[in-house]
Amino acid sequence: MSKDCIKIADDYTGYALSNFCVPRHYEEDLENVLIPWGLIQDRTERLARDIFQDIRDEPLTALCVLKGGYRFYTDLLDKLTTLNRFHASVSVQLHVDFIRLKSYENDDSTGDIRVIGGDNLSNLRGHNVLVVEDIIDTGRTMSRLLAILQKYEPKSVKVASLLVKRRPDSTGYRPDYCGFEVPDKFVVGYALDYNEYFRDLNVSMLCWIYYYTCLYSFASFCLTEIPLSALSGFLISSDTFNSHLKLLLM
Ligand SMILES: O=P(O)(O)OC[C@H]1O[C@H](OP(=O)(O)OP(=O)(O)O)[C@H](O)[C@@H]1O
Ligand code: HPA
Repeated sequence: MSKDCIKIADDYTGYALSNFCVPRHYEEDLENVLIPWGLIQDRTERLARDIFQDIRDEPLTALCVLKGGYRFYTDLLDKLTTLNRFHASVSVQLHVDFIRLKSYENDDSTGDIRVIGGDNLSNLRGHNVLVVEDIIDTGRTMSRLLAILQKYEPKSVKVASLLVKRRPDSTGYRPDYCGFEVPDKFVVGYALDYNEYFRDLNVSMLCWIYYYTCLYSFASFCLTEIPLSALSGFLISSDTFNSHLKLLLM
């Protein structure tokens, strides 16, 4: 990694939810605020400056990794365009591109990293590419994506990730630009999701993932292993069970 990132210690508990405006539909599901929105903005501003200074006068293609990367991407690009407006002597022409990858189910990497949409990657040939990602967790997604990108012969590839997780089984991949290094806990908010929930939170929160994991395991066990007739006194149908589960998740 070319620059330091802000390290959040393992014993850091963050801020109590009661200090912030948390949407009512998520109040019961979250533990603490890990990184408030304002701090994300300030840190992103500095990352934009580092990127701007490193790339200096060359065009840059910013590749957003969807869906999780979209909030960091728009904020980072906003800050880069502001730098372009206020620096008369240096300017970085920006192109935008998107790729959609998927590998997580619940809070687990499936290890099966699939490109499920996005722009035609042959546009990247000969370009300086900045990959913009929300989180490097195990590091598998980024290693796979970088291998894919190399096939399109870009001029250079750098990676900016808002978060890097400290986890013992990481591939060891480190991005060129990193916002925060976070403890090995599941985080949501600021477009990071848990099964598509929580993307609509402004801040990055810790989530009671254990609670969800239990619910999900129990639900899939019931729905796949136990004949519905055996559950008739308990559940009316699998659909009812699913909607009940969904209500609990929301
Ligand atoms: O380092 P890794 O362990 O591979 O995990 C990181 C990846 O996981 C998430 O994507 P996800 O598959 O959940 O898709 P999403 O961006 O649509 O949420 C995240 O956005 C990263 O792309
Ligand atoms: O901690 C996480 N939160 C949300 N999405 C993720 N994808 C990988 N790790 C995470």
